[in-house]
Amino acid sequence: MTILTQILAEKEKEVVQLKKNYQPASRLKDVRKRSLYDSFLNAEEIGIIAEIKRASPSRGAINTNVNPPKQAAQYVNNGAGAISILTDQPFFQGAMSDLEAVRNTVDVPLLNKDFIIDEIQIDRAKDFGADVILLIAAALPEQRLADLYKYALAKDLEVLFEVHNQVELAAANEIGAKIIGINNRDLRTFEVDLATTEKLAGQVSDPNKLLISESGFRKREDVERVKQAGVKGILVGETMMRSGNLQQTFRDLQIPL
Ligand SMILES: O=C(O)c1ccccc1NCC(=O)[C@H](O)[C@H](O)COP(=O)(O)O
Repeated sequence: MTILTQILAEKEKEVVQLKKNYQPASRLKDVRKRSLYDSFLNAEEIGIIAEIKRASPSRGAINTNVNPPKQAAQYVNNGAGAISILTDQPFFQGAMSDLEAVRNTVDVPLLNKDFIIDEIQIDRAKDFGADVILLIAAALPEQRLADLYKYALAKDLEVLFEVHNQVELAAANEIGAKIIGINNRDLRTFEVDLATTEKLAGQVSDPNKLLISESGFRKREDVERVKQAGVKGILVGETMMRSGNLQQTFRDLQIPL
């Protein structure tokens, strides 16, 4: 059984509990919409989505003592255009309260990074302050992805539609995804290869699609590579979470388009 299958099995259980116990209700003090698409598509430099990621299946503990709102404020002060918050508990040690706390601290678009398989998780993401949700093509059949995509849009949320191969990219196009995340990490093997972005980004010719390259960014040359491939943004987790000098890390990764 792959880790992704294990994560999805846990999500099934979480959804059963949510359906029993969760009462949808907005917790937001500020309901202004923040658009990842609008802020990244025509920016003059590669946009950085900096991630709050305490731990992961592939890397174990990364930074378990992080204070999410403080970390998010530092990200924004150093130039992050958006923040991703991993809210899965069993595998990433995240929490929905992290998302809410970050929402009450910064005003850039927030991505709720989780493994969404059901509408109730989208309701919850919205209630806790997400502007963007993640749909992972590898996680669900195409029709289910299409249903969840539509549901998120109806809730006035944006969707980062994550792909890792050509079949998944075809699904993204079929569904009409405007924001496509190309994950350099194979979620089944954990292998990370920036060539994934180089290969898939070259197949997207529509300038109105916002391409984000995800995972594996360590240094400036990594960003140069995906910039050449045509992406407008990168999603960076571990490098941010382990950085002892965020100002320097952002300086290294920020490059003009
Ligand atoms: O990171 C993992 O080990 C992982 C395992 C299984 C499913 C998802 C996983 N990560 C989620 C992500 O996509 C990354 O957190 C994100 O792209 C940032 O990656 P990195 O900069 O390499 O930490």
